[in-house]
Amino acid sequence: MSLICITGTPGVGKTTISGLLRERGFSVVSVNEIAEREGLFLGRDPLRGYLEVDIEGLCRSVERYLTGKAVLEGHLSHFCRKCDAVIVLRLDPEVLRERLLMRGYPEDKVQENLEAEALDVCTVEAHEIHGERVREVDTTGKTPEEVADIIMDILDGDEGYAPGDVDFSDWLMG
Ligand SMILES: Nc1ncnc2c1ncn2[C@@H]1O[C@H](COP(=O)(O)OP(=O)(O)OP(=O)(O)O)[C@@H](O)[C@H]1O
Repeated sequence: MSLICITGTPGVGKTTISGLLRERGFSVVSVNEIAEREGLFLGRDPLRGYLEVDIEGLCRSVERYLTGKAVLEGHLSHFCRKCDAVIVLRLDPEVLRERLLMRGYPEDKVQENLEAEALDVCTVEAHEIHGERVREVDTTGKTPEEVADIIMDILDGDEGYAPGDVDFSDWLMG
């Protein structure tokens, strides 16, 4: 199995893009799907209230869900050490704000996610674990098909899209 982990802040398009990769022959599963099926939760986060996923346990069971060219998607997928490549999807925080508000997220949760996006949190976390295997794709203004094409190019050997090229830090000043 060759495992591509697709990560990024909630709302950037991981599920949408992974769906297109499934149509292009990848076997795809989400972190949440495995966690729910296997009951891989460590308990509730005391401050935020969400169920914390046992990502190490999840990573151990990933082969049971995936074969061949495989995609593990979810905003925690980059914590799995088995990723052969990590794609971090990025999105301009102002566009992300609209998407998260459309989902009905409360203002504080929206703000927290926008700050995480502007501060490159997923990229930094992924890079600490996977180094050169991490690539970043700015999806702003691109259709899902265009983003899927870029991922295919990266997997075919395109050496661009190094982490650090995407910079939304201006948003923090606004
Ligand atoms: N490139 C794109 N251009 C325009 N809209 C997009 C794009 N990618 C995703 N969307 C839209 O953005 C919304 C969020 O996408 P999606 O659910 O795939 O994000 P996600 O990163 O998987 O979120 P979560 O982590 O919460 O599961 C959806 O309504 C989707 O249709």
